[in-house]
Amino acid sequence: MNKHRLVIANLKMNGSRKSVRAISQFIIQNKSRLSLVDLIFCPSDIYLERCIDDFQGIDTIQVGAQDLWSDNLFGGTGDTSAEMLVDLGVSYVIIGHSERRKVHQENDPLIAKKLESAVARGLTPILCIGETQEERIKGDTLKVLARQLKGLLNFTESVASKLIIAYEPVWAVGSSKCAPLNEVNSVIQFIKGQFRQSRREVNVVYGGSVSETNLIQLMSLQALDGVIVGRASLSGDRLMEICRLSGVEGSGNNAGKVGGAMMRMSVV
Ligand SMILES: O=C(CO)COP(=O)(O)O
Repeated sequence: MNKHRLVIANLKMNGSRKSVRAISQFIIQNKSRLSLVDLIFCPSDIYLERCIDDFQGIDTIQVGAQDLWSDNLFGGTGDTSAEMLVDLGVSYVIIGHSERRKVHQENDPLIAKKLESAVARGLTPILCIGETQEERIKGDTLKVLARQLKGLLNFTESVASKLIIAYEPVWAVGSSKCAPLNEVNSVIQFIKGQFRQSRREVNVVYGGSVSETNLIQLMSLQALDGVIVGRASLSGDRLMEICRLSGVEGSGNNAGKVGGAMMRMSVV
């Protein structure tokens, strides 16, 4: 049985009205490639409304925001609240991306507030977690991930079952290196294991230099629920090829192959 997968397109601070429209039109023309795949399209906030209108009525495509601001913090100049996103018809929101953690100094307590705000308004959070290269070399990957996940494990079963955890190793984002399969597999098992201890199931996707060329390999991980794509989502053609390959018969059927190659990571 083939597994249903998620493809999350994070366009980041890219595009123009014209180029984002070109991508959305390409997706619509090729929506038949979305078999066994749900696409969550996350453009900059200023293109959200147009994309929601474009994808209206296509149930395999949802629109997500790239961030929100938690309520009642100062006046909120320049920020967008969960209420505003819901008002537009947005269903998903990326929270805690490593670029925001780094550039905007977002820390775990602030990210926890954003998560609460999203969940309280019925948005599905896509929480990004991941280690830096330095932390990876020190063998601290699982310790870092456990810290970033702390607090989430208290979510009720119904909230946790909707939550999407995006494992994005910081060193793989925007680089030319996708994380090795055995590392991705170990991390997915670790994250899912953490939730299972409190009888919660959670969706885990991988992000960091995902492309048409490494997609099939990634999808051979049965436990992987999908991918989050940065640069490759800026071309409608590349994005839809990733979607097509994610739904290809046979992707996701090689679970045992990497099982034996589980890498050793220090567990907290
Ligand atoms: O940050 C990412 C997705 O959120 C990944 O970006 P790239 O696919 O460009 O490495």
